[in-house]
Amino acid sequence: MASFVIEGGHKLHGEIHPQGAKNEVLQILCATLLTSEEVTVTNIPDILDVNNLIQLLRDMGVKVSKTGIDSYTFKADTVDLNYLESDEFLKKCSSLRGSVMLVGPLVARFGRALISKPGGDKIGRRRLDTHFIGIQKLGACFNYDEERSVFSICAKHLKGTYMLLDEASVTGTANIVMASVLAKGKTTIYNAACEPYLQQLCRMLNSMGAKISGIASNLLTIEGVESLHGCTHRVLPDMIEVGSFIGMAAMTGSELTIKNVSHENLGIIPESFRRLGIRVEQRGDDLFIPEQEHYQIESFIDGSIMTIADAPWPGLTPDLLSVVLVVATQAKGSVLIHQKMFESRLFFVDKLIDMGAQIILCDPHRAVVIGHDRNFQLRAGNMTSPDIRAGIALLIAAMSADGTSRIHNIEQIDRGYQNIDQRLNALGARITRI
Ligand SMILES: CC(=O)N[C@H]1[C@@H](OP(=O)(O)OP(=O)(O)OC[C@H]2O[C@@H](n3ccc(=O)[nH]c3=O)[C@H](O)[C@@H]2O)O[C@H](CO)[C@@H](O)[C@@H]1O
Ligand SMILES: C=C(OP(=O)(O)O)C(=O)O
Repeated sequence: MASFVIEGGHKLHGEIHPQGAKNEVLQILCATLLTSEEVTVTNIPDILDVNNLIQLLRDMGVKVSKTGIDSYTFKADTVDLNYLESDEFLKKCSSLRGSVMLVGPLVARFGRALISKPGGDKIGRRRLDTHFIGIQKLGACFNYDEERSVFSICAKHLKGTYMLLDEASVTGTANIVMASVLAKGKTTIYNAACEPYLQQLCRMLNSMGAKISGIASNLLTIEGVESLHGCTHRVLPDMIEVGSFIGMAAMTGSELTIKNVSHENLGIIPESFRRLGIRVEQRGDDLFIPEQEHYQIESFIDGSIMTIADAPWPGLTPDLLSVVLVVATQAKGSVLIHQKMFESRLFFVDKLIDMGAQIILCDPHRAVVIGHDRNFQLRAGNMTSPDIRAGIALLIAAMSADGTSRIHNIEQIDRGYQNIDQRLNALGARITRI
């Protein structure tokens, strides 16, 4: 387990470029299985989760070439379906949430898929019902081997149908879309998730010859086609990284320009930070965060205490609530952070409380933060990163703290943030990897 040693209290200054979006690229990589032709993908981040999924595709027989610093080609003309049975494949899937999206393309193209219970962050129950009910509705049969924690799915033919999803699951919608593009006839998915990740997936599939309409809405219609061809796809900037940098700039009192953010795809993210009183200026497609000694949390129009809550897109993504929470610890005023979508994503606040933050954890979903308005600097801490976004929130806290902190288990941060120590050190941070 690697660690970061962070000397707190240094301001950042300069420009930072967000990496490609982790959660988009995981979908895009799985979609390369839908054609035997070559697919080129650019702006792929060099992060653990993505590299692990690329390796998994290689192990399955996909021909993968790295053609540039962030670009790859994939050719899935031969796929070793027997490899899916191996303990090695199942073990690798179980440590990677994104691997669950191999099911849709495998069933659509080869009529068969095997997958172990996928990994990812331990942030509460993460059920897969939406995925499997959807794929079953398309005509696949489905078995769960409880002893091995393995799902097996098979289908001679998939047939389009109407379905109303029980929840707008991001990876669930991606899986069902990828299964239905090659199904016979028309599939209609209502209550579909519509994050930019999914919009990008649908655009990519259309450029491969799929017929998907309703992109960016929660009602997708997919006319099945016989086969798909190759394409070139560019991944969007990572909106969660953009939000993390906004929070980091505010909390450390730094002036920062976040370059080429694809503003139109950030949704409500900039506005959510503005509600904490943080100035976020749009300059072309960049975001400029001026140095701010103080930022004051807004109240609602009726004067009641601000609540910031997550919701499926176009609501605020749950992946940024940990960052919003940590930034609020130095704001002026109070805010209720309501994590509605996950059950165990707020427990990391204990570590912030140890550092001197004023937080009341009301229950597993709600925390009230009473900001210090910089009258008290957080104390350095010694902590372990429980999940990717708590990890970045703790890093932000440590960068603003008085003294030297340690964060262990930084593999959780590396899962989703490319060379984060080097990129932040180039802006003035003091982070050492040990
Ligand atoms: C690899 C990947 O892309 N992971 C993302 C994906 O995970 P993933 O696709 O696994 O998450 P889901 O969208 O399926 O569900 C996330 C959580 O929200 C709950 N839920 C979901 C939809 C809904 O309408 N109501 C509701 O309460 C679910 O029960 C679950 O607890 O989407 C999550 C939600 O944005 C993000 O946190 C993850 O970073
Ligand atoms: C929860 C996340 O990732 P995963 O779904 O891969 O666990 C995340 O990116 O914040």
